[in-house]
Order: sequence, then structure tokens, then C-alpha cells
Amino acid sequence: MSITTIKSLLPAFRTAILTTASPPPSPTLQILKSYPPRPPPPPSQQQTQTVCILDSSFNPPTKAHMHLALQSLKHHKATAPSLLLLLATTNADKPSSPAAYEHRLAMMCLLAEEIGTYSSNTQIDIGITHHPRFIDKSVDLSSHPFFPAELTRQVWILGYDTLTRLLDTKYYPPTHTLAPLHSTLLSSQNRILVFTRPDAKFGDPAEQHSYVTSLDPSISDKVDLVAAEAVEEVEGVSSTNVRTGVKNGDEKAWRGGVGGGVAEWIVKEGLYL
Ligand SMILES: Nc1ncnc2c1ncn2[C@@H]1O[C@H](COP(=O)(O)OP(=O)(O)OP(=O)(O)O)[C@@H](O)[C@H]1O
Ligand SMILES: NC(=O)c1ccc[n+]([C@@H]2O[C@H](COP(=O)(O)O)[C@@H](O)[C@H]2O)c1
Repeated sequence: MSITTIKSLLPAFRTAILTTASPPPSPTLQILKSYPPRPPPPPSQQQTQTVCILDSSFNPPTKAHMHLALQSLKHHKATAPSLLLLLATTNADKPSSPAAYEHRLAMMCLLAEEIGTYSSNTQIDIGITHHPRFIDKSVDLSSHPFFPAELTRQVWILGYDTLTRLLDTKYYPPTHTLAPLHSTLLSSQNRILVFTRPDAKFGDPAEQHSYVTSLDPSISDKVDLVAAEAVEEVEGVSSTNVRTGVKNGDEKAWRGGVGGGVAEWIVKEGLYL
């Protein structure tokens, strides 16, 4: 799809964002675009499936996001997984910051197209949810007709920094235990694929591995911790660094962190200035 075609989707994206934020019975998780387009599943659908889910604020989508998604598809290739790029419109910790959500969805379309050039037979869906916590997103996903709980294995793609937040009991009042994880995103055959994210704050890969092995086996048995294969395109890449680079007019600092389509969108739409 050309940039002009994706631009024509902005009004529909805006409407969907408003609907997702509305109180029930509005759907909390919506699929807004599919590559290739998919018809509603027939009621008799019986085949089991694996879906790799990359949940992010995509502000903007980076090359790190792309490589995490591609490596996750490869990691689970035996089950021919689909990929769900899921935009979180509320963050568990941070207030919302630019760009507008419809622009992030547009850039997610560009990301999906780029992923499709490397993984041409993969079904890629673009979705939106307003739930900040993974336990709630997991339940929402199970209620979506494309991903029925009894037929779907969820594989959540996380960076190490996000794993530590997933497992922080402060997010689970009133009991402040990790019990809600076991009945949701860690239930059944679901798994978490975690990418090391070496950083002064989070430690080196060895420290990140020992954190995972120190976890209760009911959690660590469901976690695969891997290093990114495309080291140069992933390590040190973050949406924050791209936003800062654009703001400072430092082309060298940000262009390498995003795909060509996303870079073009950022420039044409004047994002992050
Ligand atoms: N370079 C990276 N290495 C490992 N994991 C990453 C990397 N970039 C993003 N992730 C993971 O991808 C998921 C979604 O990314 P997220 O939106 O938080 O990106 P971000 O670059 O950290 O964003 P921001 O800079 O705006 O905080 C998170 O689980 C995050 O840990
Ligand atoms: N306990 C949790 O479920 C939990 C904690 C922190 C962040 N998150 C989510 O992780 C995603 C990525 O967050 P950041 O953009 O802050 O890295 C967001 O959807 C955010 O809401 C979930």
C-alpha cells in the first residue's frame, strides 16, 4: 500500500481509537487491518493456531520491533504462527505522548509491510487495545473471534525491561500476587518469548539470564529468553532515541533506527518535531 492509501485510512483509525476507549459493550480489542485481509472465521473453525503478539506503543515502530517480530516467527516456525502488532493506547506507567494514535497505526501498517517483505507467507494483523496490563490484553485476545482461547496458543514477545514490569506485583492489586498471570497469559500452552536488552539499568545478558532462572519454575518454564540475532539493528534501538533524534534534527541518530516507510511517514507528517 502506498503512503497515500495508508493516509486515507486515518479517519477510520480515529473512529476505532474512540470506540476502543468507550465503555463496554464496546470491544476492548479490535483488529483494524490484516495482511492479507482475512474474512471472519467460519463458526466451525477447528484448527489450532499460534499467534505471536508484539504489544507496544509504537511511538514510532522501530527496526528493533521488526527484528523482534521476525525472530519470534522464526523461533516458533514449526507452528506457522501469525503475528499480531498490538497498539496499546494506555500505558501502565507513562502518560500518552506524541504521535497521535492514528499516526502510530499508519506506521504499524508500514512496519507490517516491511515485515511481510522478509516473511511473505505470514498472516499479520494490526490491533488496538486500551488495556495497559498484559493479563487483560490476553483475556481480550481470547474473546476475539480470530483468536478463540480453546484453539489459540498465545506467544507474547517482550523485551527484558518489560518482563521485569510484567512480574512486578505492584500491578496486581488488591492481593499483589502473580496469580492472575497463571489464569491468563501463562495459561494453557501460552508462552513468553523474551529478548535480552542489555542496558546500564537492566544489567548485562548474564544478569538477565540469572533473573529468569531465579524465577519460580511455574513462570520460568513458560519463558524463553533469547538474544536478538540482528544485534546491530536491535541493541540500543528504542522509540525514545528515534523521537529524540528527530527533535534534535540529528538524522544520523534516528534514520538507522526505523524502516524506510516509517522514516518517510515521520518526515512527511512532521512527527516528533
Ligand atoms: N531494542 C530492543 N531490545 C529488546 N527489546 C525491545 C527493544 N525495543 C523494544 N523492545 C521491546 O518491545 C516491546 C515494545 O517496545 P516499546 O514500545 O516499549 O519500545 P521502546 O523502544 O522501549 O519504547 P519507548 O522508548 O517509547 O519506551 C517491549 O516489550 C520492549 O521491551
Ligand atoms: N504489568 C503489566 O502488564 C505491564 C507493566 C508495564 C508495562 N506494560 C505494558 O507494556 C507495554 C510497553 O510498555 P512501554 O511502552 O512503557 O515500554 C505497554 O502496553 C504497557 O502498558 C504492562
